[in-house]
Amino acid sequence: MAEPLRVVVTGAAGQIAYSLLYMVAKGDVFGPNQPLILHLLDIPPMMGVLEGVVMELADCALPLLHGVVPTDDPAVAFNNVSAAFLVGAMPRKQGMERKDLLSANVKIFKVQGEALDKYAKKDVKVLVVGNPANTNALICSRYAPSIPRENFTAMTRLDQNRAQAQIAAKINVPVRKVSNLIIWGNHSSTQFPDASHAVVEVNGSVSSVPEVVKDQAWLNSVFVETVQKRGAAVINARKMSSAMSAAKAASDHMKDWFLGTAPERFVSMGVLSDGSYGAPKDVVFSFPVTIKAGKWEIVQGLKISDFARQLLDVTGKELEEERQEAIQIIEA
Ligand SMILES: NC(=O)C1=CN([C@@H]2O[C@H](COP(=O)(O)OP(=O)(O)OC[C@H]3O[C@@H](n4cnc5c(N)ncnc54)[C@H](O)[C@@H]3O)[C@@H](O)[C@H]2O)C=CC1
Ligand SMILES: O=C([O-])CC(=O)C(=O)O
Repeated sequence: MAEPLRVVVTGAAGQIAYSLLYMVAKGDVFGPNQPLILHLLDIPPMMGVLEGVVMELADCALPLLHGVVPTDDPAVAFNNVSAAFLVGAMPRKQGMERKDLLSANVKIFKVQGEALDKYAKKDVKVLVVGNPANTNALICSRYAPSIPRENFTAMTRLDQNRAQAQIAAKINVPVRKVSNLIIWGNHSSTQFPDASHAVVEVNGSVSSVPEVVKDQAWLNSVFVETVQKRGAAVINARKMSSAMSAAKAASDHMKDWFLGTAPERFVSMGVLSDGSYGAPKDVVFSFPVTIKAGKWEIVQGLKISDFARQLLDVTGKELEEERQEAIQIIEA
């Protein structure tokens, strides 16, 4: 059997981690033959709760779980890790936008960037979940100069999964039949969920989603807005933000990053922008990517309509504004 892989989950005593830890520890992410040592980071007041999580992980009797390291010390949490789920951060409440969390959360990602730089493996793959995820990932990478910047990503997979579920429901097919939905830009209400390159398998043959949906007005309005506002709809209903679905999306993101995407399929990830599709450079922008041997690559050459161009520009501008605000907060 392989050597155990060290994986850190921050915010380990919180809501998302409560679902995520089980998914990771039972092999959903790194595969059924990869033993794991889980490093669990939270803040000092949460150590009692974290102890309960550690007890439950033990009580799951999971064969792949070779060790658990609960801690409030980033030096211990990030030591020698190959994968990092950065979940720990304040969630938004009803009526807030995700960017309202910048002042509360961005400093966490400076500190954790520095700790990753010092203690993690140099090829660590980092997924930022804590909001505002794109800008937190950008800041984290800036404070970890010894780790390649492409190793820092932000989660828009929950938005992709939401988009996939909306399309599957609209055309009444199982969700697994729908793929290649794209989330462009920021994990915020300016994101652009784009179904124009998506495909659906019907009776063994693959068709374009817009051709099957046959309702461009719906795709440009109700569909886009439903996905953009889904996080807020869950908060309104649950009085707490999405957790089970966020954990599933984090698992999907890291699994594809480690194990690769299927042929002809792409997924969306917030990655450091190289300016593809006219997006601003040096922000973490969600693009469609394919992944092979642990390396993501932005899918090139997709046609961008005038409608899409407008929405891409809006979300890119928001990311530039968030970057500026984040730098001001950190330097204050
Ligand atoms: N990117 C995405 O799609 C999504 C992102 N989120 C975000 O994920 C974050 C976590 O959400 P929940 O688990 O629901 O929140 P939660 O409040 O249940 O848990 C957060 C945990 O992080 C811990 N924490 C705070 N500061 C920390 C630090 N410096 N180091 C380590 N741990 C720290 C807290 O003590 C708490 O246990 C929020 O920012 C939320 O907005 C939530 C859903 C989807
Ligand atoms: O909406 C929120 O604040 C939590 C989140 O990121 C999501 O559910 O997509």
